[in-house]
Order: sequence, then C-alpha cells, then structure tokens
Amino acid sequence: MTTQPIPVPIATLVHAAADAKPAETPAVTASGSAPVELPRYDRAGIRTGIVHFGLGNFHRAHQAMFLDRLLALGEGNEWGICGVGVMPGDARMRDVLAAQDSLFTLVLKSGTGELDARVIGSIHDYRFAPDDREAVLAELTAETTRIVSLTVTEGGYRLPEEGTENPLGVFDLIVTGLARRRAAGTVPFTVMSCDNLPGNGEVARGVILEAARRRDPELAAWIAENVAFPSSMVDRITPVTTDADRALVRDTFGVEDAWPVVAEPFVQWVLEDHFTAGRPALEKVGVQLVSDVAPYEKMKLRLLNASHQGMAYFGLLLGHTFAHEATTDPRIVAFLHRFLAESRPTLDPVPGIDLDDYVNTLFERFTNPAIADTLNRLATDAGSRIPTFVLPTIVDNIAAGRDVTFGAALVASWVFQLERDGHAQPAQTEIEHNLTALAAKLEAEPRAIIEYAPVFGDIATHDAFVTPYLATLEALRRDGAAATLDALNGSAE
Ligand SMILES: NC(=O)c1ccc[n+]([C@@H]2O[C@H](COP(=O)([O-])OP(=O)(O)OC[C@H]3O[C@@H](n4cnc5c(N)ncnc54)[C@H](O)[C@@H]3O)[C@@H](O)[C@H]2O)c1
Ligand SMILES: O=P(O)(O)OC[C@@H](O)[C@@H](O)[C@H](O)[C@H](O)CO
Repeated sequence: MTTQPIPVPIATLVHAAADAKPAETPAVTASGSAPVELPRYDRAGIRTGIVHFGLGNFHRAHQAMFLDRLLALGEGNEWGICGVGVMPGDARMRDVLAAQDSLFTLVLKSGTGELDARVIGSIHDYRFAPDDREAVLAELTAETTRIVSLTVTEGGYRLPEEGTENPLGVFDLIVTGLARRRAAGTVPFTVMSCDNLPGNGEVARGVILEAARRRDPELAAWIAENVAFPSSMVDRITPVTTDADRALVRDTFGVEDAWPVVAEPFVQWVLEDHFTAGRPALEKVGVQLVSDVAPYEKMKLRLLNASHQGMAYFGLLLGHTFAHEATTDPRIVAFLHRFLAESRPTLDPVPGIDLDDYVNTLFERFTNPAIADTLNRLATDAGSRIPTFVLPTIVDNIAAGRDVTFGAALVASWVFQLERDGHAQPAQTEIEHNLTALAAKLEAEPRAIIEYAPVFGDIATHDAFVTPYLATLEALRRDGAAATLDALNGSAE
C-alpha cells in the first residue's frame, strides 16, 4: 500500500528551500512525495520588468516558465513579472496568488505517463484593475517596467465603439501608461502580444494606435514612432485546471496549491527580436529570436489551431469530450488529414522545420491522453477563432483557385453545432449574441451566418466556398455527423 505525502503549502515549501543549504535540496519537498523542482534563487531580489495582462493558464505554462528558467540560471532579476487582471473573473487569480506568494506548480504530463513538476517563481506581484486602476498605472509608468505582454485571447483585441469609455480595458490602460511615460520623458515599454493571432504584434499595434488616436493623434504618432510591437509564435497546449489536477499536485507531489497548471511537455516560442527598451536573455532558455516570425505563426495557426477547430465541432457532434478521443476517432483523423492537405499549399517555407514531421508531431500531441484537453475549451469563442485560424486558409485557397471542400466543411460543422447546441460557454460578447440570433434563422436562411460580415467578411460572395459549405450543412442535418464525415472522407480518396 502506498501512503500519500502530507501536503505542504506551496509558499512554505519554497521558503524552506530558499533557506536550505544546497546539499539539503531533496529534504525540502514534502516527505513521501515525488520530487518537485523548487525555485532556489532569491525571490526577494526580483523586480518587476514585465507587466502581463491576462495572466491565465497559458502565460503561467509558457512565458512565466521561460523567465523562471532564466532566474534559475542566476540571471534576469530585473525581469520579474507583475500580472494584471481586468476582467471580473480575475479576482480569483488575485486571491490565489496573494495567498501563495504568487507561486504555482507547473506539471508537464507526457503521453506515456511521465510527470515533471516544477514550482514557478518568476511571477512576484499581481494587480487587479477593478480594485485599483492607479496601482496598475503605477506599474505601467515605472521606468523599470520595460515590457508589457499580453495573453488576453483573440476576442480581447476588439476596441469598444468609439465614444464608449472603458477605463479598465487593457488598451485604455496601456495607452494611458504610454501617455504618462511620454509626458514624463520616460522611455516607452515594448508591447509584446503572445496571443494566437496572425501578426499578433501588428494587431496589438493597430488597436493601440487606434485607441491613442481617439484620445490624441499626436500621442498616436509618438507611439507609432517609438514603441516596438514584436510578433511571436507561442505554443504549448495548456488545458483548464481541474480538481483532479489539484488533487494530483497534492497527493503525488505533496504540494498544497489552489491553482496549479498542467500542460504538455512540448513548448515553443519564436519571437521577433525587436524591443524598445531591452529584453531578457531569452535565447539562453530556449526561445528562438528571429527577424521575421510570420512563416512560423502561419504554420502554427493554420495547422495546429485550425486542427483544434476541426476536431472540436465534429468531435462534439460525434459525442466526444476530449481532444485525445476525437483524434483517435478514424473519421476525424481522416478528415483532419484532408483538411491539412488543403491548408499546406497556403504555407510559406519555415526555416528549420519539415512540415511532414511537424504534422506527425501534432498528432502525437493531440492524442496525449494525460492532457485531457476538452473539446469545449477548443470550441469556446468560435466567433473569434474561426476567422483567425480557419478562414485565412480558405480565402488564400479561393484566391489561388484551389478547392476548399474541407475548410468549408469545418465551418459547416461549427455552424451546425452552434445551431444544435449553442455556444460552448454562455454568450458574452455582442458577436456571440448576434451569432445566436442568426443560428435561430438558419432553417429558413441557410446563408444567415456566413453572411455575417464581422466574422466572415465577404466570403459568402464566393461560390467556391458557399457551395461546399451548404452541401455539408445540409448533409449534417439530413445524415448526421458520422455519415457526413464518411461521405467527405470517401469523396476525397
Ligand atoms: N491555452 C493554450 O493552450 C494556449 C496556447 C498558446 C497560446 N494561448 C493564448 O493565450 C490565450 C489565453 O489562454 P489561457 O489558456 O491562458 O486562457 P485563460 O482563460 O486561462 O486566461 C485568459 C486570460 O485572459 C483574460 N481575458 C479574457 N478576455 C479578456 C479581455 N477581453 N480583456 C482582457 N483580458 C481578457 C482573462 O481574464 C484571463 O486572465 C489564448 O486565447 C491564446 O491566444 C493559449
Ligand atoms: O487559446 P486559443 O483561443 O487561441 O485557441 C484554442 C487552442 O487552439 C489553443 O489554446 C492551443 O491549445 C494552443 O494554441 C497550443 O499552443
């Protein structure tokens, strides 16, 4: 019989490790537990160099982990992270981080059952904008803050209507911070988007310049001239934390942690080396610094993220719950391979990457059962994800005169699933509410959703898309998902 370790609060463990002599390292973990790496660097010496908006699971599994690696090398004290939350739901992160000295456990789970646990110490502060807007602005105006990074989701890059104020919005805060730095003669920070958007740096730049222009065109011109907006490709599949994850961290590693993060071992960060006021030595910890990130981003968004969309709606329609279930269903595997074959001609050569190997690795990652990524997570906010991950491929293929049968079928799978089951999460945005209303009209007006320009642009004017889209939508209604996939997969053989 195995006995479970007596769990120790995460901050207690880390403080004990910091006080221990190097030779005593193993003794500081909870007795009887599997080993967990603890930060052994002096956290008291860390200063905020990065303010991060949208401190959720992905940031904690990715950027915070890379900075933790740098700190473990004895470098980067001036690049500590201060998280900022602006959404009401971020109050929970505020409370958890406050209760555990901003520490959390990152558990990497391989497909063959190995676990690797590390307590991450690079986040050392957090501000919740609804509590104290000025405290956020103080972080943004401090000369020592040299990078402002973002993971605020694809939908987070929409500005409110002109004339509508949102003083707690990410971009209002950033523009106010930049305006104050300009007035004080302080060098501006770099804005580093780490969201899954093509040209994420350019997208962030466009939104920030527009928010600044609404306030003061001269401020917008100063930002355009002086602020760097590097683009990046970021990758690590990071699901939502479950109670089972909390129990695993407690019972296997002996760590009491209210909000650990579980992720896959694979990690990649390709980043444009363009910074206004310096950057951490990220090249020492595995980040690829490049002059042009575009081919990497295009590959990742059009292959990985688009496949996530391809498995999500068909997977849910076939009764699956998890990504690894959907990607071991032969119907979905065949569909995804055909969809990827359609996408491949739209990619540019990617330095150092063989696309066949890349796709094979994707399937190994998707089928990792330990990650238990839910299709519901992948299906959330489809109104932002379909135009980001799927439509650009369709548009490029139409322009080149190539077939778009599988891209159009993917879109139809989303629309049919939306009509049948509604959104994966309760509708929050105006776009989601409008999509709900359009889905209710689909029976009489099958083009209702694809003519909705905020999501689809003018794609409904192209018969090359509309014809296969309507055919799949009709087949889904008439024959169901399994028969529709069989017909699609068979037709392409
Ligand atoms: N989870 C992954 O596998 C993964 C991998 C690569 C990239 N990403 C990127 O990171 C983003 C966040 O993913 P996550 O897993 O951390 O999600 P999460 O739900 O754990 O965290 C999202 C964070 O963004 C904030 N946010 C959401 N909408 C916002 C808005 N309109 N304005 C300001 N803040 C907002 C939330 O409050 C939260 O703090 C993704 O949308 C994607 O762009 C995620
Ligand atoms: O997080 P999103 O909204 O960009 O997209 C959902 C998933 O496709 C995404 O989180 C992937 O898991 C991730 O991009 C892998 O690196």
